[in-house]
Amino acid sequence: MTTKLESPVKTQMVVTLISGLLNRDCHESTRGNLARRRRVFVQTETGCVLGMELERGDNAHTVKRRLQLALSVPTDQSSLTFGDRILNNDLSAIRNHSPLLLARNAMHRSSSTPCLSPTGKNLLQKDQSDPIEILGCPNNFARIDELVKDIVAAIKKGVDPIPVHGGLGGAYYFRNISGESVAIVKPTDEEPFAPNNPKGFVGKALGQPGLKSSVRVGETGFREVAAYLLDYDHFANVPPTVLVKVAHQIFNVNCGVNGDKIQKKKRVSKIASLQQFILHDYDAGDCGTSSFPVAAVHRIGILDIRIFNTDRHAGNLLVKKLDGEFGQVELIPIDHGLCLPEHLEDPYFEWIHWPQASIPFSEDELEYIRNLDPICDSEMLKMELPMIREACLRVLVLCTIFLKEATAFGLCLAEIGEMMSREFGGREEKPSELEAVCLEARRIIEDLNMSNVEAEEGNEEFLFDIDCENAMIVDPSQVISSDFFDQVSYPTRTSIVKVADIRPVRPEENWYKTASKLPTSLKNIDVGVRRSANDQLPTSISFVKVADMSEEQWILFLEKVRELLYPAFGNRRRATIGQRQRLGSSCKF
Ligand SMILES: Nc1ncnc2c1ncn2[C@@H]1O[C@H](COP(=O)(O)OP(=O)(O)OP(=O)(O)O)[C@@H](O)[C@H]1O
Repeated sequence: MTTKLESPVKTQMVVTLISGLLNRDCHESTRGNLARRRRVFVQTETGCVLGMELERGDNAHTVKRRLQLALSVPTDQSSLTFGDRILNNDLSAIRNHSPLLLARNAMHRSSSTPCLSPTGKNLLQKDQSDPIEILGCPNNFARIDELVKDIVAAIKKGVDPIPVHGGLGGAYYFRNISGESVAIVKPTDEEPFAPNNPKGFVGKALGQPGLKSSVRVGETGFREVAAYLLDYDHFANVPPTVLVKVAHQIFNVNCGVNGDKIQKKKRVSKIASLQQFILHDYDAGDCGTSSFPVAAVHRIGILDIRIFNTDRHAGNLLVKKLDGEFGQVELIPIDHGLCLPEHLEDPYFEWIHWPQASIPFSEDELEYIRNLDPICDSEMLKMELPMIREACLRVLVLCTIFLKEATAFGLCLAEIGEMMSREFGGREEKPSELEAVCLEARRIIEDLNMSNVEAEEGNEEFLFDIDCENAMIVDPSQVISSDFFDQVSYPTRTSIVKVADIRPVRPEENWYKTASKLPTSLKNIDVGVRRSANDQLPTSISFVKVADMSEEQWILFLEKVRELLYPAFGNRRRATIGQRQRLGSSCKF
């Protein structure tokens, strides 16, 4: 295995980091020149996208005024947002090719108010820019840059994309000049429940909680890219993926928020994920799993744990038969739009009961895991995808630490997956073993009188507030009673974890304290939103918030989690041994 530092992606990150620093210096000295060159893509809640050049001296107000003229939308009651940030004035932090969202302010919105919707005539037809522009630095995606050029050449010759019929969201196969599918494009405003979903799943504006309460509508695209970027050395085989602004008449535009009428087709611009199309024979739901290589299952599982994948169902694993090797197959993981949730959820790991997941990790795999550095990963994602929310980064850091500690303890993939999955007892959803550890860690912090969970309550600017009128929020004080941890009845938990039993932290492993490098822009975030009355699909409870802690609390929290993990690992190991004994000696791997 290539070590992390030798990895091409890693090397690229280092280069990006250095050039980022250089650019920052450069930015200080020639702030005006750089500012003049920036191009941003503003998306309205209904999905309409407008590319615009930021001019010297532009601020949020001047940009909004220009948007009002261009889109004929009332922008005085709206906010310009970029990930977690509301852009009130200064735009100097906005990088070239950033996607911004123009959304109605929470206080001016109720479920009956229509979304911001452009009324400017022929606006969409006026966009004469390139059919596809990569968001972010195209040099970082040299491989996909060629692919984009092939697609653009094909579009110019009239080779149209083909809509994908499966799935809940809008997706399109884009082709090369020979008519072969080379990429799958998924517009962010055609996701399930997004305003322009072509399959009838509509009703929400961009930025509202979506199919999962922990993933907002319109935010699956950058998660697809994040999974690819985190897949160092192409370890798990995630196909190359980028975020693009793409214009074509094939895309769907619904009339009105209910999505009942479709406009006559015309060229529209969208923000979308673009992923290389991989020729395959079927997906993991269409065949037996016994031919799946142990290493492929392990590698995909390792990625799923790191990114807390809530959607690894069989359809999201493509299977390709390998030539000349009887029965041998390659696995290709796709569809990572529901990873990196803003709070812990119930993950979905199709592989959890496959025999391969119970086989111990190989030395190569363990080394890959040892080389993972969650702080580096989150810095890299912030650099490449500056719109990513801090809550997602915290979930990444927490899960990577969990993976590293669990494998150091000697747990296998199935055991790790089980510790992250929730038990369903009757109609009740119970926290997973990982969540129970996190809840206990938060209780300890509160006991230490360091918690400030309700700080800065009521900031109206946070977008989730939009839907909170009828939302059920799990109050941590209700679930984290002093004896909660002891009372949670897990079939697999055989002894009570006490803080006094905690193994001391190994001094050489204090690297995670560099978590203090994480930024402190974590205000106003309440990620514990439960389903609102009009949700169309059941959503799961949020037991553990990660984004409402101050930086100091977050570091202490990670420290406590890490300490509490070891007794929990012991319990899990005893449970596994108990299960194997019950199954008998015929069930060996
Ligand atoms: N990289 C790829 N290469 C080849 N085919 C792909 C690729 N990505 C997706 N597909 C195909 O497109 C279909 C839809 O893709 P995907 O599952 O990502 O979309 P979705 O709308 O998010 O689906 P779902 O609602 O099932 O989650 C897949 O079932 C698969 O057949």
